[in-house]
Amino acid sequence: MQSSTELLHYMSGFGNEHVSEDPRCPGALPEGQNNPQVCPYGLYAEQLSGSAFTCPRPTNKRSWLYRILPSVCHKPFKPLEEGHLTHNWDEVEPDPNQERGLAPAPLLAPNGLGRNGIAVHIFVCNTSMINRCLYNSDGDFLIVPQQGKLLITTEFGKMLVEPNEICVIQQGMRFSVEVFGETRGYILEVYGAHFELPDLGPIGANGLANPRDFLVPVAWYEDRQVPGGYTVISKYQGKLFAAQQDFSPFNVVAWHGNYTPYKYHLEKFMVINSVAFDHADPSIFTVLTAKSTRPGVAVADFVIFPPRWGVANNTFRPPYYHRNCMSEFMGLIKGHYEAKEEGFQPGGASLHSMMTPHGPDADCFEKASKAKLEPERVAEGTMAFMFESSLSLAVTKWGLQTSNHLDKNYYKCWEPLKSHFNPNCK
Ligand SMILES: O=C(O)Cc1cc(O)ccc1O
Ligand SMILES: [Fe+2]
Repeated sequence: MQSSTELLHYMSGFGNEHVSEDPRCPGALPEGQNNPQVCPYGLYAEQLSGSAFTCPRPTNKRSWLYRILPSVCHKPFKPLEEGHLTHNWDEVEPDPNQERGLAPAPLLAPNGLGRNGIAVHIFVCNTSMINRCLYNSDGDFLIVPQQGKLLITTEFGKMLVEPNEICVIQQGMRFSVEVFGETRGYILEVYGAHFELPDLGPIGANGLANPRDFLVPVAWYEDRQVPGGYTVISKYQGKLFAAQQDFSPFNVVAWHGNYTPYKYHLEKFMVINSVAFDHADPSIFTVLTAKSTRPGVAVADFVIFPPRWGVANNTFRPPYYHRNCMSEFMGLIKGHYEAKEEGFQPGGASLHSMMTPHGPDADCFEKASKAKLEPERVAEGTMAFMFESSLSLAVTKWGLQTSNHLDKNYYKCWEPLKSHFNPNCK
């Protein structure tokens, strides 16, 4: 088994066409074609399609994998016990209230499993996957570790993903996770769209998450026999299925293509903020977006609230009070969230559903209304994030059953807000 201290290599760039060969087998990539009659080193060629064959070039995604045995060599899939995983969107009565979970957060918010939807999962684990891998037939996983690092072996190679980094494992990619103690995090699952970098509009050609800071693993293979003992798990139509095979699926000696897993360090985000007056909308903090077919409307945005300077004059600097036609699921990787110093804990979560009013707690409002407006560091040492979706989210039965974790007093953080209205004083 690989130790986490081993130095891993990556290739850089978002959505690039990459080529990679395990250095133990130079020349493993066929030259000038994808399907030679016989592949170098006697490998099998296998295409992994991440888009319809006929998608326009900018959205066309596929990779060619050259592997010791093809993925098709497995026994039939059988249903697997799936614990609290569910895609039943109507298990519990809808509830438009502001919801906040204390760590460990129990909120789980799936949406329909058509080709347009999302789910939010919370994971907690302390045991590595041994001779087991998973692939998601339904959609893509954006994984946000909050505690403990993840050493993720994929068909494309290995990635070490630590808190304050994120990774994306796209539809169909097999992966296995090694952990090093108590480990926790969040997963945004998106069906029907892959993540893209947001358009920058008038910002120009650079900024926010820069393409070169996305890292892609390099080819790594093991030729390991596990007679009857390797379990491949597929998440398919919201359920889990397991198939046995006799060998490790991480047998890809070389690959090329633009459909890969990748990771990104949130500290690399080039932050833009208001430098005159007013609070800019949080879309300025979008790291990745999964677009819907409606222009400007995301199935899901991954948004962060990174450390930055706050310099706006004559401005209430924290988030404004608002009601949003989008659903806002928030998590906290470390530190405090600027709009709520208390109650929102690292590893916790909050859900402000479509049109549910929310904003800074009373304490934050009082402080920020009186604060001397000097340049100051905001969110230093912290990292909060938001999964924002144009789709409605529902909490699952499990989320509700574990509601001893739910903060039943969340609404009270706004109760002390009092009227400052005085018709005689402008
Ligand atoms: O609700 C939140 O805390 C997230 C958020 C932050 C912000 O700066 C503006 C709008 C918004 O929804
Ligand atoms: Fe909000």
